[in-house]
Amino acid sequence: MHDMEKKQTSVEKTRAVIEVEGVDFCYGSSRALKGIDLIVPPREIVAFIGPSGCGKSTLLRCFNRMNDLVPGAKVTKGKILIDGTEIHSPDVDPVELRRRVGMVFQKSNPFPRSIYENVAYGPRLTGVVEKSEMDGIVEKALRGSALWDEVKDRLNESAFGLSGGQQQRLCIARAIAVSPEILLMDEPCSALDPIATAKVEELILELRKEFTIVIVTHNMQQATRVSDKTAFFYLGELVEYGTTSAIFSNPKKRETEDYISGRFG
Ligand SMILES: Nc1ncnc2c1ncn2[C@@H]1O[C@H](COP(=O)(O)OP(=O)(O)OP(=O)(O)O)[C@@H](O)[C@H]1O
Repeated sequence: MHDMEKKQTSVEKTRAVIEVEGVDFCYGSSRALKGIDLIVPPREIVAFIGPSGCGKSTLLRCFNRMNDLVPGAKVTKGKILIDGTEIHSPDVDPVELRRRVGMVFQKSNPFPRSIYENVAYGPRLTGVVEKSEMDGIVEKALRGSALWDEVKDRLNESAFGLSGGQQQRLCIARAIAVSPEILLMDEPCSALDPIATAKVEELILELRKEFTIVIVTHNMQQATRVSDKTAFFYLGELVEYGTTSAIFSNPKKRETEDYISGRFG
């Protein structure tokens, strides 16, 4: 590799995809996030951990403005930038933002349609009409979510005929079919058995080659298995953020240590 190429790669690597600067978030008069500062680098997996109600999902849902759908809920202070653009600025279209910042939920939620149609839904909304092009997109997304071999002979069957783990991978296929840059995952394995969880975790590590991923998890082992960085939240504050190995082997704050060692939460 030439020096110039090397330099460009390292610049790309250090450029943040998500920058959170001094963010406060309120549900009506109740403040759920307090002064959050956080940077998510490209193509890394960042895990959000912390006891129930500490604000992990709230922050995650800020990144694609899903919280806009909750009456009275809003960022009251600070900025959230994605690729350098403040996501609340008037020229940001929330629908386009949600295409760029995809989401996978705790409980798989396929549509009551065929496997094929579940994946084709998003690309169709973005204007794909050609059958051959759509077939290619559906196959790529299903391969990308490690589901193709299991479903290629039953694409027109109902998505509800799949197992829980397969349905979750179908939801991941649906999310990646519109080529997002970022994938948000809110406890994506909490409804899965250990075997399905292992498959989804393997998939998450594979997806890291192409996407930047933020995952909320209550499973400490999962955070250590899949993430590059870990953010520990407590009572609406970001207590500690660092590489996953540092957070788990050498936490700097007492609350972090207590939480990861199971003393509370
Ligand atoms: N739609 C809502 N309306 C009002 N308050 C909310 C709403 N959603 C969350 N909250 C409150 O905001 C705070 C943070 O909740 P959030 O769901 O972000 O926490 P969490 O860390 O993701 O919790 P869990 O691990 O249980 O999912 C909590 O006090 C919660 O009660």
